[in-house]
Amino acid sequence: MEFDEWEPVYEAICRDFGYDRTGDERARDVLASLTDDFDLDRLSSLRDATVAVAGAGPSLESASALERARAADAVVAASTAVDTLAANGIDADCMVTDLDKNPETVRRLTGAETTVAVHAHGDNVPLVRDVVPDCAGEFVLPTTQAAPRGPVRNFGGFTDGDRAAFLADHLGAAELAFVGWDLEDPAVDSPKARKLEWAERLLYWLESRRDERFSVLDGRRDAIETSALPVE
Ligand SMILES: Nc1ncnc2c1ncn2[C@@H]1O[C@H](COP(=O)(O)OP(=O)(O)OP(=O)(O)O)[C@@H](O)[C@H]1O
Ligand SMILES: Nc1nc2c(c(=O)[nH]1)N=C(CO)CN2
Ligand SMILES: [Mg+2]
Repeated sequence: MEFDEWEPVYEAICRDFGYDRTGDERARDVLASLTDDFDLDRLSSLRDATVAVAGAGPSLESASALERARAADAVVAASTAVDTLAANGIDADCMVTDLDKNPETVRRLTGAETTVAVHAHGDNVPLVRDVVPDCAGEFVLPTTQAAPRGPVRNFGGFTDGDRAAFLADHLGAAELAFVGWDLEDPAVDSPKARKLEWAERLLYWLESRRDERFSVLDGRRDAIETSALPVE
């Protein structure tokens, strides 16, 4: 996705959460100073593939979710979803994270030649400075929600999970299979619930752009607030 298309949605997210764009831009520039261009051919396993997009909801531990992840051609996993999958013998092709939960996993995976898409934003600069220099650089795919600059890319998306879906889309996935998504999880606090609402909206947008039906949205489409989205 080009930034021009993403920018109005990003502005709506900033308004909703009170984020300062300059904070995201400063974070992007810190990440740019610590990283090099990432070769997207490293993620060629996603091209034309059925890609499981793993969220970190509690349902990821269920037998049916693990079975669907195992059956996919490739797996992109958000944040701690990568640990749950690994504990069940499933290696993700790519982890997507803003470093807020399991930075040790990020260090370990890049060291083991697995790609990690590391996202910088206005509220995680100390983590970026702390973790990224410890990683194997060729396996860090640096991302931002602000305008891309230097090696730092913007494929669209906001939370770790929906960014994983936008990344898979950018890389040419034929089909997205969502596992571990619990959009109405009663266990999450209110700021997290608001982030999940945005994740849901963004998946709705991606679904309409791809002309595909995402099972994670079944039964929910009518309730999604779409006024900030460029959809019909
Ligand atoms: N019930 C759920 N709880 C947590 N994450 C979920 C859930 N359902 C889906 N997800 C997806 O899995 C991802 C897990 O990532 P993580 O918990 O690190 O959140 P995050 O995007 O960094 O936001 P936060 O600032 O709340 O930590 C979320 O970004 C979200 O897209
Ligand atoms: N500025 C800012 N940006 C974000 C934040 C956040 O807490 N602050 N959380 C996110 C969830 O992955 C994604 N983007
Ligand atoms: Mg996170």
